[in-house]
Amino acid sequence: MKITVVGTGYVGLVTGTCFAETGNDVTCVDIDVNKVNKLSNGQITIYEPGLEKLFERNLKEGRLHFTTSLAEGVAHGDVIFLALPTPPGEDGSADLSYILRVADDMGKIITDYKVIIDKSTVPVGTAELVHAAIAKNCSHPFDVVSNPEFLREGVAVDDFMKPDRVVIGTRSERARKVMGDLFAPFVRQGNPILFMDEKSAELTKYAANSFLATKISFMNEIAILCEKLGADVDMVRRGVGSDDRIGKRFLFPGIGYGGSCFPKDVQALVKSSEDADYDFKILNAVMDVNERQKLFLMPKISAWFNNDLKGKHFALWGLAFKPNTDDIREAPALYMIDALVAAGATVSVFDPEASSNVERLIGNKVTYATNQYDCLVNADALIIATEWSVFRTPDFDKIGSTLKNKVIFDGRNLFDVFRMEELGYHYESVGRAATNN
Ligand SMILES: NC(=O)c1ccc[n+]([C@@H]2O[C@H](COP(=O)([O-])OP(=O)(O)OC[C@H]3O[C@@H](n4cnc5c(N)ncnc54)[C@H](O)[C@@H]3O)[C@@H](O)[C@H]2O)c1
Ligand SMILES: O=c1ccn([C@@H]2O[C@H](COP(=O)(O)OP(=O)(O)O[C@H]3O[C@H](CO)[C@@H](O)[C@H](O)[C@H]3O)[C@@H](O)[C@H]2O)c(=O)[nH]1
Repeated sequence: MKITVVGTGYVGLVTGTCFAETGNDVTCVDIDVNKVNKLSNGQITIYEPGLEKLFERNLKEGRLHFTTSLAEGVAHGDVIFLALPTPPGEDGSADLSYILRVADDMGKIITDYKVIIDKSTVPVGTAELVHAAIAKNCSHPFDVVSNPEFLREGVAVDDFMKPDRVVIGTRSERARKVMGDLFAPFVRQGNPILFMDEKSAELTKYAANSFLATKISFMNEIAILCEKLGADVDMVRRGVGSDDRIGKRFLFPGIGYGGSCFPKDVQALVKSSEDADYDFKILNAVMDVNERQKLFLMPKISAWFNNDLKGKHFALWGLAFKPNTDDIREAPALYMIDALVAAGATVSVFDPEASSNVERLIGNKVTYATNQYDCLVNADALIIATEWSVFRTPDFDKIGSTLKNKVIFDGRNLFDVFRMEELGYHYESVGRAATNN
């Protein structure tokens, strides 16, 4: 099939590459000239495990093209995916201007039947708005379909190739047939393609992300209670997650959820609810808990240093909002850095992939180490913000001999508390007792 993807960021590049990998002829359109030049020249623009190999192969075999020309993209694709940003507007609602501007432009250049697919996360009613924006300038037939994307960064290729489900919102029989054929190769494992109306598909995406964010905030509150009551959140998590009705996943407490999706999508659903004259109480609490959770470690750090962090130096491991990505959007580590610096401390950071993105954003507010142990030199304590695998079984002797003090504050519960006790560390984590050292 001839496919066009408009917007070549995390979702667009994965979508385009994976469709090319399954034999389709794909053109990706992006407004960013620099990005398109790099991609056309074989240089991948994001870190996403497994993507580079597929990208290189499909580029070489001529199934993947990049252009800045929307007209070229529209002429190419029988189906056109919109994988454009929907950032939060000032009032928290999703900003649809990127999507509606492209829809408006597309209306002027469509000359034969097209299926236009919203892959961006968009509020209920957006398919109708996109339809109206195209129809304003276009008398040719077309359908607008909602096809929300559920991939996770870090495992995006796998999630795209083997989705738990594909949600397709359309009431057009013609579009339904096209979409069914397009996604058939991806659901061979027996996972369903769920056809529904456009509005239900749009709401499914927000409901899924908000439910997952709720699970996390709930466990973060349980973790606080564990500390207050002397329970261990790891034990509680296992006990709770063993119930099939609850499930084991997304119950890990930590220093809050971040990323480009949960924070903005929960906020956007709250705003949609308000617009519909409904006070979504649970989600307001989910957001409040997450705000507080991002700085969960700060009172512990302050207390350990007698409430005076002036002149203290910290090593911070992990900048990306989660492991296996270079994405730092809404990364809890950035909030930690702000709080530490505001308290008069200095910070040295290390991340396997995300340091250059952080450097572009905050420059010399922190110093950047090139490996995880150099980061520890002269530091009064180590703070862990992201659970990269490389941090899971570190050389504790080396850590102990490099840090000024054997002190670790762990926002992702990477280490066993008893082991840290034995190793002589002062170790504090989330929802578990501190060591006695
Ligand atoms: N990142 C994720 O894991 C993820 C997963 C599921 C859904 N989503 C949703 O998908 C959408 C895209 O997210 P993303 O993370 O890929 O965003 P992104 O910011 O990484 O990429 C968006 C791309 O669109 C390009 N763009 C902007 N205006 C354009 C225009 N007029 N024409 C062509 N290109 C244009 C930008 O240059 C950028 O490359 C959002 O709605 C997001 O909520 C994201
Ligand atoms: O038990 C958990 C699981 C996750 N997180 C945090 O939650 C955030 C989001 O994690 P994850 O969902 O793995 O990453 P994303 O790539 O943001 O993916 C989410 O957002 C995407 C964009 O909408 C959706 O497509 C995915 O289905 C949805 O999982 C991260 O900060 C994690 O550290 C926790 O704190 N505890």
